[in-house]
Amino acid sequence: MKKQGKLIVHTGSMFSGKTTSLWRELYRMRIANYKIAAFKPAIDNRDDDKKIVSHDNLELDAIKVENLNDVLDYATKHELDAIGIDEVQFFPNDPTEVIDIFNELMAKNITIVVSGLDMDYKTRPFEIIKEIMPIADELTKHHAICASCGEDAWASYRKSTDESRIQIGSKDKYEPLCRECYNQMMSDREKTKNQISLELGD
Ligand SMILES: Nc1ncnc2c1ncn2[C@@H]1O[C@H](COP(=O)(O)OP(=O)(O)O)[C@@H](O)[C@H]1O
Ligand SMILES: Cc1cn([C@H]2C[C@H](O)[C@@H](COP(=O)(O)O)O2)c(=O)[nH]c1=O
Ligand SMILES: [Zn+2]
Repeated sequence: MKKQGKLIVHTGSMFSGKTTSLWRELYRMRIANYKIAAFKPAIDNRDDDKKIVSHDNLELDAIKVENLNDVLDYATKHELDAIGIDEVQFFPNDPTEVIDIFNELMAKNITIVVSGLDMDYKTRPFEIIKEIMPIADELTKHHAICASCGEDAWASYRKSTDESRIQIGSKDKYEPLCRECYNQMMSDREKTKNQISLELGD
């Protein structure tokens, strides 16, 4: 008998092991002879277009798609048993539409393994993750190691002052920090900004 579809969500900061977990789940499903495919958003140009690559260089063949409707169409057409979706926070779909798409996939007995950031560099929640968490069958919040003190990390600190929400990158642009180190960095940054404004007479 075919297994029921379910939703498995891996979330947390950058470097916390979300993609590694996605890789591991799909690897096991492949051994179990599931018909699978993995997807990544078109906007993600960090690595090879046809692969999802973890920070540890684990690789998964992947299909680049513009939005989650393309994932639904592909999975239906190819009668897949399970799909993996990386960087789900980048898909432009309305968060409520994502629920409908995921429910439709699960109604077709397709298991969905999702990896995505919980918060942006300003610690504002990513809407898609916020929306899908309650309907998940399995939900894991992962933690990297704080790059400053070694505690469990909580946030993805952006090293530059770029204010755009989407800024693709890795260690060149971000580091994981615990709550205390993150808040300290942000307050130091604010003080420096105010000091410069004072000196310039703004
Ligand atoms: N500060 C850090 N804390 C934990 N892992 C780190 C850190 N910096 C680099 N890494 C590496 O990142 C890997 C996790 O990568 P990945 O699964 O791609 O994470 P994510 O998808 O959450 O960004 C770890 O196994 C580790 O080798
Ligand atoms: C915090 C934050 C991150 N990003 C980008 C940076 C990376 O390209 C991805 C996250 O990748 P990972 O597999 O979780 O390490 O997201 C962004 O665009 N905006 C942000 O605020
Ligand atoms: Zn810390």
